[in-house]
Amino acid sequence: GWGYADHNGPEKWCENFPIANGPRQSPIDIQPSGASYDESLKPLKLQYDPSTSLDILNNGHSFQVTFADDDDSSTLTEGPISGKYRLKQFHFHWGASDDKGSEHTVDGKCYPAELHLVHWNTEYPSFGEAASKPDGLAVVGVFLEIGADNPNLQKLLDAMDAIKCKGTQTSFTNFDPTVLLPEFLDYWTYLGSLTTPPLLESVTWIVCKQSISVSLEQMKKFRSLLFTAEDEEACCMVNNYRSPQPLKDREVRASFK
Ligand SMILES: NS(=O)(=O)c1ccc2o/c(=N\O)[nH]c2c1
Ligand SMILES: [Zn+2]
Repeated sequence: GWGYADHNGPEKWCENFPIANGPRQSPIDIQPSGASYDESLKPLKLQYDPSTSLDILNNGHSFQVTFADDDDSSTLTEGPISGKYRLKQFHFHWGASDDKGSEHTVDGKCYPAELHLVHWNTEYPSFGEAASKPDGLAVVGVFLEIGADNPNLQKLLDAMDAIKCKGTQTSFTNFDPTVLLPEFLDYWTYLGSLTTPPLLESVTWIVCKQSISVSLEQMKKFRSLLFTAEDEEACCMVNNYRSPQPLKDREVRASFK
């Protein structure tokens, strides 16, 4: 299957997923000078119920926290979207060293990691259905920047020993992802895709301008996870990011001046 190694990584994905060269692929390099301020863009409205968090999982590509999405307890509304989107999961992408790891870049600047909060449009019956629609998904991206230890990441990091290998998971309840958001929710938004196979062009991207902090020690904990299962030769889960894709015929809007 696909991965991030030379033999199955982003440069090879087009062989099985030709949409990899499509018109609205993600991530992109965000150039703030090229973004147009849109005063009609509303503030993001994120309303999360911590009782919807279920478990934390190593899926062999990243680690993700999965949420119960059978009602409107945890939703994204307003912002650039119309209607209501339900939180399905959040996960991260990161590098082998602090000079890379994010998927989106800003004027070519890479961050050591990037958080993705994945939501699906309740116009559709499920995440799977929504993922194949042009307005099916909305992902909020948050950059992580090296700085002070972030206590709000600690619960995630403490769970990592239990999900070291691909296919392992453990209960992860009562977690409120709001604590992972930056203080101010200024954002850039554009139409894009999933950044991993199947690379479906169904995502309204909402990338926060303000980053959150992560310490060097906390980054080392991310890098202690494995891409591989218990019975395979260990391979550290690092560099699980796709690089920026051509903007093609798209505009990036800013919610702020
Ligand atoms: N990395 S990303 O674009 O946020 C993302 C979000 C949800 C996803 O579900 C996927 N397969 O079922 N890939 C994927 C990527
Ligand atoms: Zn992602």
